[in-house]
Amino acid sequence: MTDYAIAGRNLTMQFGTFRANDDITLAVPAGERRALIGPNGAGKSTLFNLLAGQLRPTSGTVTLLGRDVTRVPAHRRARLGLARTFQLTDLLDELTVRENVQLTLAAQSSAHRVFWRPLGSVGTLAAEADAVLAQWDLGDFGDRLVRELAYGQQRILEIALAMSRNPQVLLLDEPTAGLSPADARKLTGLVAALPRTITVVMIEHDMEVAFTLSDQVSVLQQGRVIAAGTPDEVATDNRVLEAYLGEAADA
Ligand SMILES: Nc1ncnc2c1ncn2[C@@H]1O[C@H](COP(=O)(O)OP(=O)(O)OP(=O)(O)O)[C@@H](O)[C@H]1O
Repeated sequence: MTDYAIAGRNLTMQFGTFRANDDITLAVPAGERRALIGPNGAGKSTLFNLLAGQLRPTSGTVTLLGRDVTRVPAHRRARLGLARTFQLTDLLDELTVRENVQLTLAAQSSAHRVFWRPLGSVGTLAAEADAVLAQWDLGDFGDRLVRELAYGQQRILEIALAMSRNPQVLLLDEPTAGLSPADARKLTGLVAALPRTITVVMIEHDMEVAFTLSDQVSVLQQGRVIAAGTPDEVATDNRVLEAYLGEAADA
């Protein structure tokens, strides 16, 4: 049997009478890169919120590393190995870049702390934070306030923070949205270089980025998965072309 890192099965999310997700099944094997694409309003963010635990499904289940987490809140899923980024950055603007990393590392070590082992000292955390920043090419920006960073650097920092939690599954919500072509290329390269021990699921509007980064693509439309396959298969799938042409015609 395949080991799925994260899987949603028969997920339905009903908001009043509206079904934002309608019986969606999405099972991502360990190590895979999976892109979720689809027209605006297709239900991609809702599906992410169900996988990460920001929403509870009306029906259906979510498993993380083989464990049923449907009723497990987001912060506990994070401790079980799931990290996500948000469409709008989730950084603490008035703190420095290094302080943002230190806080994440401190939260991480307190989550795993055992009572006889003290929390790492501030100096150790600062050194660890600098190592994280160097790894993500942000080594020169440790003392800067987050709000002083360029938007592209903020998006990279967000992924660096998510990765500093040592996740096994990483959910990226539109990682290149709002970036210049140069920043989008840089970020695409960084995501492509993530170790294969990590499973990555991403919502991505830029087809080139989605197809470059993913092994498999799932296409959503009106709350359902209408196609799934390799980038080549999906790019030539008539239902997908119709979904996107339909959106262009409606615009
Ligand atoms: N909390 C909510 N209450 C009511 N309707 C909602 C709620 N959240 C999402 N929806 C609706 O569900 C549908 C799917 O939204 P969702 O944000 O999941 O789509 P999406 O594919 O991520 O779209 P986009 O690409 O524009 O971000 C939309 O019509 C949206 O208005």
